[in-house]
Amino acid sequence: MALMVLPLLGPVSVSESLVALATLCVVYLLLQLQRKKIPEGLSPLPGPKPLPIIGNVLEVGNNPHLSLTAMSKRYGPVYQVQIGTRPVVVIGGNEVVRQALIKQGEDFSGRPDLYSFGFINDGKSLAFSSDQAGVWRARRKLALSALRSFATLEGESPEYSCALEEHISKEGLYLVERLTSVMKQDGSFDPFRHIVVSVANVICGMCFGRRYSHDDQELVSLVNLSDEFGQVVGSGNPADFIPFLRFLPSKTMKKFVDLNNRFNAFVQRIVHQHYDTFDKDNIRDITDSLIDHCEDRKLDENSNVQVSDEKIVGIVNDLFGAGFDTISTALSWSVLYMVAYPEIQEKLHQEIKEKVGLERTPRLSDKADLPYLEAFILEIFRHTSFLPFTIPHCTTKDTSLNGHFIPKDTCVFINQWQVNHDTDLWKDPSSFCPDRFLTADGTELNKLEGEKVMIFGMGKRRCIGELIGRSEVFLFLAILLQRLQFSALPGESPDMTPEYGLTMKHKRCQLYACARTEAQG
Ligand code: HEM
Repeated sequence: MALMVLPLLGPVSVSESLVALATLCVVYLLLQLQRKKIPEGLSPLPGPKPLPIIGNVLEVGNNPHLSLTAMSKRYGPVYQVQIGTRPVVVIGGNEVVRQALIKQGEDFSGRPDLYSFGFINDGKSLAFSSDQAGVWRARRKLALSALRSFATLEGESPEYSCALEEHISKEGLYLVERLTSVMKQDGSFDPFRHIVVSVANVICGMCFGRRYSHDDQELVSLVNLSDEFGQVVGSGNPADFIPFLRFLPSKTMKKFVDLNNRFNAFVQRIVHQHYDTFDKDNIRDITDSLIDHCEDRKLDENSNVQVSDEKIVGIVNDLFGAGFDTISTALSWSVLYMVAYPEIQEKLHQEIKEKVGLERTPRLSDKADLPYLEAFILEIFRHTSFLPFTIPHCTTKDTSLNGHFIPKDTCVFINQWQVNHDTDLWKDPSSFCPDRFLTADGTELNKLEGEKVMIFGMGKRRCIGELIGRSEVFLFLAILLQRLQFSALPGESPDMTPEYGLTMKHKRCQLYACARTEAQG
């Protein structure tokens, strides 16, 4: 974390530093005075002793998923660290995570009002804002129903089971074409650069009824900047926890704010075009259906919750943002693992060759016949744990967990990485082994094992795009594996070190792909 703090500090004068220091001392003393009394029968949370002002920032370091997992061995499955001046409860044990998010789901369903979250979707994000519970619930319900109806909408042509399958299938085939032509032209390709445009096109199709060319500079530059977004909103961003940092010049924060402004402007422009051409009798996409909803004012009749039009139509911003970065990261890691484990890549291709054949494009309904591919995807989710923490949570009232008192409005980190690497849950968790998700005879998926993987969160804040996410990862991979063979450039091996953020990505790299000559168009 010390290293994470440094880039945030620009040139600062002595007087500025003194003012900041004095302010911090006052804030620190006020916080100490505000500490709540612990009710009888409950104990305080264990955890490392914080230093004044910076708290446990140095121990948390640059890879909070690893350091906080290690701390859990010392302090137990639920404990407290202090990041800057703010106490944060860390929950990492499988049972305790379930207890907090499912059995006591309501108590842990809030979002903290973190500084960086205020820039996302103009502070009106469904996923990141600390909206009042009723408003968040109403928006979430609306978002879920919009996604569900568009994901299950009939495709244009009868060969597809639904519009979602049609979008993914077409984009998957474009991606194969694109990678083939980039290979011809450049001799290598950057996996994230191309995958992210294809995945963004699927969610653009659903949200905005349009797709973009792989050469569209606006879309390409916007979606390729998602690393910078994730680095700031990942659990433990110093400026969110050490208040004076936000008053100091920071290149990272400036880039983050610019990126959010560009993203909002991009979505706003499309939303305005939708308002201009809106026709109640021809709902074209999710944006139209949200506009329609505002017109009808049929939102959550039972709850009397007033949600502004802006917040309703703004849902599309969340869906678009969440809908491309997560899936592209999963796919890009998958390609890298195929390269790192060529024997696994071969086995995956053989399964598709035998069960689907090479003449027709794979479909979502092939899932049941491709248990090894399913097992591979689960192992990618588990082993990378590329969303190491959920989005930070916050307690909605005074509560307790494992006999420890947790006051209202406490920020909570849920360590998904720890659940996915827990030696009590997994045999040899550090090894990459898709077979762990197959039955003993290796012919079927072991669904119970699969349910232990935690990557979509759980309970009240569980990801609303899970079905779309799982479908896209499956179908894109099936299409890529059927038609292409991936490898490292001669003499190179892939660097599998993740870079910490909300979604952990691999370093940008160049890979090689060649057509499977036996696969037909
Ligand atoms: C592989 C793909 C995906 C993964 C791994 C993933 C994972 C997650 C996680 C971990 C959370 C936070 C849960 C929490 O805070 O407890 C989340 C929230 C969310 N996800 Fe996803 N996601 C994926 C795809 C998608 C897609 C495709 C969409 C939309 C089209 C989406 C929309 C959302 C939204 C709106 C939230 C916020 C929910 C809330 O705060 O109530 N996600 N996702």
